[in-house]
Amino acid sequence: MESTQLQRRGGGLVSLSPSQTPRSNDKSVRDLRSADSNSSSKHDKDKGVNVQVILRCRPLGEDEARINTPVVISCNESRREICAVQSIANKQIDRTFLFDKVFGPSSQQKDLFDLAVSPIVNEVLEGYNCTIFAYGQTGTGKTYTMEGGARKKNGEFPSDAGVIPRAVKQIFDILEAQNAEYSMKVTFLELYNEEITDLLAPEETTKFIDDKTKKPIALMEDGKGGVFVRGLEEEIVTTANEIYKILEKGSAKRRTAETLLNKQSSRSHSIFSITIHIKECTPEGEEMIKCGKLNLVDLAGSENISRSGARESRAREAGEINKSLLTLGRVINALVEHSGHVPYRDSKLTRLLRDSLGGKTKTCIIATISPSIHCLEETLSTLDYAHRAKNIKNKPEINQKMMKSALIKDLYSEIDRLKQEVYSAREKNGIYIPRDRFLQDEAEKKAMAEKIERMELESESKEKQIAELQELYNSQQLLTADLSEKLEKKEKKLEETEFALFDLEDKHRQANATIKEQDFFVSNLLKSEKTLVDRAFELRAELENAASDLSDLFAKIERKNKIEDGNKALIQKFRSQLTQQLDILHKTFAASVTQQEQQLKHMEEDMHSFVSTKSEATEELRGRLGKLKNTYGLGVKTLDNISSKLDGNFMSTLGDLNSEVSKHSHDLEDLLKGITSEAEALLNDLQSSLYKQEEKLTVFAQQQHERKEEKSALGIH
Ligand SMILES: Nc1ncnc2c1ncn2[C@@H]1O[C@H](COP(=O)(O)OP(=O)(O)OP(=O)(O)O)[C@@H](O)[C@H]1O
Repeated sequence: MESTQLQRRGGGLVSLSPSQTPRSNDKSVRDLRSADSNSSSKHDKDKGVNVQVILRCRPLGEDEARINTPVVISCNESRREICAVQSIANKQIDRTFLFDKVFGPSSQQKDLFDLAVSPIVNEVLEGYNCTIFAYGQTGTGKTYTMEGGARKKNGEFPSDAGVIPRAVKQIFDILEAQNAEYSMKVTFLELYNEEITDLLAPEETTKFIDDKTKKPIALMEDGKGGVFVRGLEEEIVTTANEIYKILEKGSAKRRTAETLLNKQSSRSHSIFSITIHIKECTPEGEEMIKCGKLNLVDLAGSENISRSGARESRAREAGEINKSLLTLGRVINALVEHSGHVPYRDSKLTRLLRDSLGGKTKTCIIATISPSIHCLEETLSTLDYAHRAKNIKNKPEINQKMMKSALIKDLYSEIDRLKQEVYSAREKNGIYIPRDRFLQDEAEKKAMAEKIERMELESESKEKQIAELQELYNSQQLLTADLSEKLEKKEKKLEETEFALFDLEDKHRQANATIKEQDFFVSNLLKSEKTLVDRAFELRAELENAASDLSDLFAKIERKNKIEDGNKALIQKFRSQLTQQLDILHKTFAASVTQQEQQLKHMEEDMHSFVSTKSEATEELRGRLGKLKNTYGLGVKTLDNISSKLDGNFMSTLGDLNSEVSKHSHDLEDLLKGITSEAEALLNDLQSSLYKQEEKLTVFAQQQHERKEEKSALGIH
């Protein structure tokens, strides 16, 4: 079924053929190119865009977790790193790989889709062709990532839905939100043993899969450098649910074939493609058709590259699977190493996906790995493989938009051609040959056409070479003529030069003699020059010494001047300080002189008052002594009277006498005591005033001494 229909939402139908996916080198399409050719696509085309490589590590399975399988992989999603670490005995593995995105064991299907796939789906809707590969060892989650878990019974969207159903949903959501007119078709094929199986073909064809009359599925060159799968069923889809059903149908067919034909799904590749045509209107009102394609590829288990072929019975099968995966590896290597020849044609897988590897398609590889220690070898090989693929550069280009009118015209001519074919088939007026023969002829014709094309190219390049050589020959001829003319001229010139040479030889001899003479002079001159130079060196050294001495002297003078300046300032300062000090001293001295004078005056006054006090005291003492004398004379007189009376009354008188004597002696005693105490008080007064005078004198002497010291400190004599 080669033609499909463009679904107009609520509108008309336009038929499309899969081989009509527009290409930039298609002349008929080139004429229809719209003016708004995307500038960013031009930029991408010039620079090239690296294939995006995403790494996903699945969690340990239930069985693995139960037996505590050691984990050797650690994922750092933020740093986009994967580390493989293991040490057994003395073998240590510690490798780190960096990818465009990393999804660890706990990552969800939604995370992977939103972060890595959703932008790619948007680009498909912008008109790019995009391809997403799932690559990895069997059981690492390729199918889980691409298809995901089964749909729930009531048609709900499950949380473990994979990339394909999510991409489909996003496409429909966006188109419906834009209320766009679009057509969408899907294909689903399986590649096993280099044989293509259409997973969407009606039951009858697959039921008799070994039947020779079955519809042939073949890869055909489209004559424009691309390939298409002839006879591949293309299903038109209008809702996301239809795609889910198609997916389920395809997967079920894959499983049935697996049991019927003893296939191993892990050894087959599957390609699910969605092609979208969207109608757009230019500002001028012209209707344009935008086309984008999304290929979702679930590759065979990568371990088959190394392990298949082990069993004799499966040799061919393994060989063929190896062929596709090995060729994929070789294509990647050739692209990374920029080798001239890229072996796309060596396998069907690489032929089908040629545009996704180094072509105009945007490509993303999701490499899946297991964290288990038992898979480490395969994991490392997957990591190496994926890491290498990061260096592939594609040159993505937006598919050229087609004018709807031109497209309809093309499709009408296609319908006419098909009508004629049907008519001739019905009338049986055409040429009929067996199908195998026809296919063989076709293949031969194609090979011949390719060969002719190659030869034409070669002959074209040869003709170019011949023309270049002819041009070269002509130019050489001209050059030769020019050179022989020049040679003649040179020969004449040579003769003249020979004569001149004889002359020159004579002159040369004379010159030699002169040179010898000159040499002698020169050697003498050199000697004297040497002596002069030596002397000059000595003088220079001396001069240098003198100069350094001079600079030392200048430095010293400068230092001295500085010190003198400092000293002058110091003297000046000292002088002013001295004058100040002298002023203070004069004032202090004058103050002390007046103070001393006052003190002397006080002392004089004190002495005068002391002397007058003493003379008063002396006077008083004298008075008292007179009184005493009188008292004593009275006493003596009384005693005389008493002695005269004694004769008369001796005994009574004696008694009186005794009492009188004791009375007088008491009086005398009291008097003496009073005198003594007065004298003592006088003496004490005298002594205290003497002490005071002595203290004053000591203070005075001390002040005198301090002044003397101050004077001597200031240098005054
Ligand atoms: N990220 C994941 N999270 C949870 N389970 C996963 C994950 N990846 C894989 N699995 C589970 O691991 C098992 C193997 O996965 P799957 O069949 O997708 O591997 P595969 O690489 O496609 O294998 P094959 O090459 O045989 O097709 C499945 O049961 C799947 O549910």
